[in-house]
Amino acid sequence: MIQFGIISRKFSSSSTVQSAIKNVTIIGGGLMGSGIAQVTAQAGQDVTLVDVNSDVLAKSQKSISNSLIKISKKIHKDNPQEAEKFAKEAFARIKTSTDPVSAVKETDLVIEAIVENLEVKHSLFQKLDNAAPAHTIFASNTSSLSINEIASVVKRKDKFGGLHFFNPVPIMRLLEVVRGMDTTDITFSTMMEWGKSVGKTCVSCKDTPGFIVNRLLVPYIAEAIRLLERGDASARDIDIAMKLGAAYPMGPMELADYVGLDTTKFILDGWSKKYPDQPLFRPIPTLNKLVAEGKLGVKSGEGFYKYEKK
Ligand SMILES: CCCCCCCC(=O)CC(=O)SCCNC(=O)CCNC(=O)[C@H](O)C(C)(C)COP(=O)(O)OP(=O)(O)OC[C@H]1O[C@@H](n2cnc3c(N)ncnc32)[C@H](O)[C@@H]1OP(=O)(O)O
Ligand SMILES: NC(=O)C1=CN([C@@H]2O[C@H](COP(=O)(O)OP(=O)(O)OC[C@H]3O[C@@H](n4cnc5c(N)ncnc54)[C@H](O)[C@@H]3O)[C@@H](O)[C@H]2O)C=CC1
Repeated sequence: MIQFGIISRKFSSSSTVQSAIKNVTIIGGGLMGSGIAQVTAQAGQDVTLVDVNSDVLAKSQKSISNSLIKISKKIHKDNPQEAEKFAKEAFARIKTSTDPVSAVKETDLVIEAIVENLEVKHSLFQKLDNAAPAHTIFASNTSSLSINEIASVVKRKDKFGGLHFFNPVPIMRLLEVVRGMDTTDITFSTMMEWGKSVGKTCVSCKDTPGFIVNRLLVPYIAEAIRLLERGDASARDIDIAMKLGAAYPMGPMELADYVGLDTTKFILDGWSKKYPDQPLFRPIPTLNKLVAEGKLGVKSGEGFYKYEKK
């Protein structure tokens, strides 16, 4: 039985955040961006969700609507009318756009959740830096890149940090708030307060590879794949072992399929290039083979397991 952050805690109505952050722009309307947009709107803030692809935005709106219906029924379980009102009002707070530059003209906080590629993120932030008001805080939801490296192209390095959410965003209660070397105390505390305002429990971390969760999770998953590769145990037995022996909600192979094997490979490749002496980050032939065959996990219908295509 999972616990919903939204149910188990009241949203902070901290006047600092309410006055500082009223409009939030989320760039990237995929898996993570749509979830971040949803929790922001649930907290009563106005959101603009931006993606270069209008089909992605249509798909995101559908998944947000479905998720809001489920969540609102849980929050207002004895009051269907309130549940419907909650879901409708939250949905109505989300606007969509395909133009990042015009979407940041009046925003207080930008959260970038686009493809995990440093050059693409640089090109986006450079454009946004010229277009957004001076007070606007910029944050990246990167899983594996350095916040300092992403921030290197903007002038507002003092107003830049990491806001790292977890998948599925409406359910996972954690938010890692990451300080870059130039992030000021006021920017950092505003990001922490904002995280609380959207119902998350915030932890802070320096700008180190994978922050807290992925620094532990990526080597754990990599070691599980190496265990399978050596023929020491089957995928199913590894998963059963970690679910029943360590009380994880998903086993490591299931989680790798859920996150995406391409994403897992991408992170390992980046880190092994940057830290060649760290054996935990070394490339894994089994993983590389699955990705080369297009077996990317749940999203492609097959990874370590087979799935019905959505
Ligand atoms: C290699 C690593 C590299 C990392 C790469 C990048 C990744 C990152 O940077 C950081 C990450 O996000 S790491 C991944 C973190 N996430 C996890 O570890 C998820 C582990 N799994 C779970 O917690 C549960 O299986 C889970 C919550 C997913 C599902 O719960 P259950 O297993 O109990 O299964 P369900 O019965 O399907 O779901 C329980 C209830 O939740 C509802 N639900 C699920 N998704 C929802 C959503 N998006 N919105 C609203 N409701 C949702 C679901 O409907 C169900 O409700 P009931 O039917 O009423 O119980
Ligand atoms: N998938 C996961 O479990 C997690 C991913 N992350 C991070 O979040 C970010 C996004 O990941 P996902 O949502 O999984 O990816 P995704 O592939 O589902 O979504 C990315 C979206 O960004 C859009 N996009 C690409 N370039 C753009 C641009 N210049 N302007 C506007 N939109 C653009 C794409 O059209 C796509 O819809 C990445 O940095 C990833 O590392 C963080 C936590 C968990």
